[in-house]
Amino acid sequence: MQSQNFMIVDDPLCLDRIRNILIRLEDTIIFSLIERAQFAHNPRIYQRGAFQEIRSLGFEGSWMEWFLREIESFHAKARRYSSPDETPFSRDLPEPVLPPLPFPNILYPNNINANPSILSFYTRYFVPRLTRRATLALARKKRANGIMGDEEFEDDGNYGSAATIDVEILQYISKRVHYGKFVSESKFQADPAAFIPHILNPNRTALEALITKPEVERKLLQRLHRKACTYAQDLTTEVEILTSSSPIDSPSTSSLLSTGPPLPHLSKDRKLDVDGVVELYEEYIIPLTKEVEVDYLLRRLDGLSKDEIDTLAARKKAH
Ligand SMILES: C=C(O[C@@H]1C=C(C(=O)O)C=C[C@H]1O)C(=O)O
Repeated sequence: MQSQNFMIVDDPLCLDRIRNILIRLEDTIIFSLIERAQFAHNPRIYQRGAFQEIRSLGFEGSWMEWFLREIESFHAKARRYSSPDETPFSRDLPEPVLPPLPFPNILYPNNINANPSILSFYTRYFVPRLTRRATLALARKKRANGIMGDEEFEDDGNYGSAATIDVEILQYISKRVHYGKFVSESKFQADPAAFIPHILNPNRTALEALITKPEVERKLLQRLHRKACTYAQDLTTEVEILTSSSPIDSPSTSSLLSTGPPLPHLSKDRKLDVDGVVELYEEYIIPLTKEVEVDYLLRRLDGLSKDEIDTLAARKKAH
């Protein structure tokens, strides 16, 4: 869980620092998706009311929502959600057992929470795609044992492992999307005059154009594809006897083989739907992050007097 240490960081709104947090979250999210992709879809754990065992505890949601609630409840007691970069999915969480840390006031007060969308998108659209390989492998195994039809595709019984990883992924995607608030505050403070007219006369299109950086997005998607391809490779340590037809046949490699440690053999089999990871960012995470950025900006002047707004508007654009 990549975070800024808001207690010691000198400039929490440094845009390069924020972007580096987002880049490190790419790795965290990809590795967590790889873990989830090892299990079948297990659709039952997303069906509300499907487990009598938790209904009898008075919880009406799904198995996975129960995990989410229980984990967030514990984290709330540990004051996780007093941190400005944490946004819970659950409502009415318990109070922290410790007093809140004296975090600096970095963000403008807001109640922006995109988590209902993240939860719905992840469970309804993304999990079935992410787990497609494991689900089909399970179905093949069940057919080999004479199980046909719906039962082929039901589940592999790893309800606890799947839900635990689901909660981690949801929290990482939530952190990533809500970092849009820090990005927006950073951009606003760098040039308030650019944003103020489109906040006073609300204009989502103009605000989105101001916060959108196409080159940053393009490089992100290229980097993400490279990472997903690399991390998803099933690297094995067996070193096959390299022949002249070897795909890594090069003098430098051959010399390394003769003296260095065994080279990993890059198998063709990948543990992750690489295109699915890129689509997750391009079609969902990035657009939702920008929606959060615009939502934050639209509230940025709430409660300020005309004089305060005029003072902001007069502030010279930061270099
Ligand atoms: C996060 C930023 O704002 C926007 C959103 C981005 C994203 O979600 O990856 C990337 C660039 C911008 O279009 C940024 O400028 O770094």
